[in-house]
Formats: sequence, structure tokens, C-alpha cells
Amino acid sequence: MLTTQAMMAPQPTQDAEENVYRVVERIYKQHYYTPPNRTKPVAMPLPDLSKVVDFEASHPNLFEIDLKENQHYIDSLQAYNRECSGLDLPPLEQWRVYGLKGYDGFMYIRRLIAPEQQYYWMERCIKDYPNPPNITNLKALYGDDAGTDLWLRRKEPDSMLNKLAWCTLGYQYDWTPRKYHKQQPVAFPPDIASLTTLVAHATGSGPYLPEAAIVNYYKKDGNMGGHLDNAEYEMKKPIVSISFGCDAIFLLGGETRAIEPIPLLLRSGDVMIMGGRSRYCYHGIARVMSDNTPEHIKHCEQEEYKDLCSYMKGRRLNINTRQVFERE
Ligand SMILES: O=C(O)CCC(=O)C(=O)O
Ligand SMILES: [Fe+2]
Repeated sequence: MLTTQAMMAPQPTQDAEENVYRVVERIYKQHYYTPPNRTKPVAMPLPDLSKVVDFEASHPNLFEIDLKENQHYIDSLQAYNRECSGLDLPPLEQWRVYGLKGYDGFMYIRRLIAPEQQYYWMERCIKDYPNPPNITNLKALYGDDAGTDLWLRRKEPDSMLNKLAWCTLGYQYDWTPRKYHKQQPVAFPPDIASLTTLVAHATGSGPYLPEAAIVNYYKKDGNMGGHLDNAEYEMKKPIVSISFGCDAIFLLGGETRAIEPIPLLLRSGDVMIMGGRSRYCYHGIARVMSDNTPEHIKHCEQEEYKDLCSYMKGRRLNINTRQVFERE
């Protein structure tokens, strides 16, 4: 997978029929144009969003999934997780889980992470995860320590916070050969491990060992090109993907770019489980909806999170985890 446009390998030109993924991506992407009497480009108006699947509304391709069968196991796991990292998730019977027709193994949990908890995760993403020994996109450009204390140093003239695009946790993925380094991984954050293990168990994908994660930092109107995540040796285990900040239009495509992708609206606090067929499908972020900063971020009432929330206006964060190696 590729996180910044700068890192994207040039794509061979394909006609529209072969690359319908790209065609749909262009529809939703933020475009700019420079009117004749202006010097600065202006944003084009929003495209028609009526085809975007919104998990907050009903849609013929969505169906609700009942997880109650796993209740006993999840109760104990949840108690354990709450103790070790204070994840304050709703009880399982309140989880609203959706499946998507045609994508066996794909699940979407709506509003799993309450606004209060979202502040915690956004703070971790911005203040902690980019610090060494974790690796960020800044390392290749500015050296090993470039990701250190980005938040504390945000007001310094040479602050690099705005250039942060991704950080990798656990087993380090090397973008050039597109492989994982098998050497001793960097310690995986226990809070992300608890949350994603719990989600995987609750949705029937346990045991799950999150061994690598990517945190993506999207700027205003940002996007991520369509890609496959197929570098993991274990592909039967899902990618667990969590959204924070502005809404985004995610495209879930097929096994090739010739299959038309479905646009999905991802919202802050929602969790997506890309398992089964969807684990092998092209996907990406066509657009961050920067005008839709959620209320609890736009008008944060909590003193300690006000600065963080003001930074998050127009932005989006995503944490996604992978089990890299086959076990048992
Ligand atoms: O930001 C997202 O929701 C998608 C991220 C993604 O696909 C990736 O990092 O591989
Ligand atoms: Fe991906």
C-alpha cells in the first residue's frame, strides 16, 4: 500500500474500462481550478453523493449482523481489556455491526468509540505513536529523530507536524521492496493491540495477533490512492481499521481495478473489518470531507483536548492493524 502521492509509483495508462477504480476515484476526489480572473486555485463543488453508502442510513446492500453468540467470551475479554488499558467500549449487545452484500467477511461497526474515547486515540496518534523507535515518513527525508516530539515542537519555526503522513508500528513495513522486516519488531502499542484483538474476537476473527499497524494522517481534502494490502503472509486475518476526525469517502473495489468500487462513508469512531473477500480487494480514500469536522471536535468542551481538536479541524486519522505471520 502507498500512503502519500509522492510515494506512488507511476501507473501505466489504462483505458477507462480496465481502470474503473480510477474513474470512480476521480469523481469523488477534491479537484481545484483557477478561474480566469483569479490567481489561486479554488475548490470545485462537491460531487453527487447519493451513491455513497452511509452506515447511518439504510441501504439495500447493507444488512445488520448479530454478534450475541460470542457474548460470554467477549464479556470476559472486555473486562480484561478495560482493566489493562481503560478502553471504554459499549457492551457487545449495543454494538451496531453491518455487513455489505457481495463482500463476505467485511464488517462495519458504527460508533464503537465514543467521542470521549476518540480524544484519547487522537492524542495517542499525534503525541505518542510518531516517536522513535516507530518509523514515520519523515525519517527518510529528515533523519531518525524527525518524528520526535512533533506535537511539543509544533510552534517551532521548523516544525514538521504538518508533513507527517504516516507512521508504522510493530513489524516495520519497508515501502521500497514492499516487504516486512522479519527482525525483532518495535514493541506494539498495548492499547491498539487490546482494542483490535477485542474487535477481531467479537466479530469472529479470533485469535488475532496485531503485529503491524499503520497510522495515516490526512490533511484537509486529503486522499489515498487505490491499492491492495497483500504484503502480509497471513491473509486470512482481517485488517482492523479505525477512523477519527473528518468523514471520508472510502472506495471498496474488487480484486482488480476493472471492478467498480463501492463508495462508503467512514466516520469518526467507526471501525471497519476488512476480512474475507475484502482483504484481497483494491481500496483507498477518495476524499477526506474536510468541511464535515464532527461537532465534538469542532467545538470541544474539554480544556485538555482543545488544542488537539483545533489541530484536527479538516483532518482525519486512521489506524489500521494487520497480523503479518501465520500462527498455529
Ligand atoms: O485511511 C484509511 O481508512 C485507509 C488506509 C489504508 O487503506 C492503508 O493504510 O492501507
Ligand atoms: Fe489499505
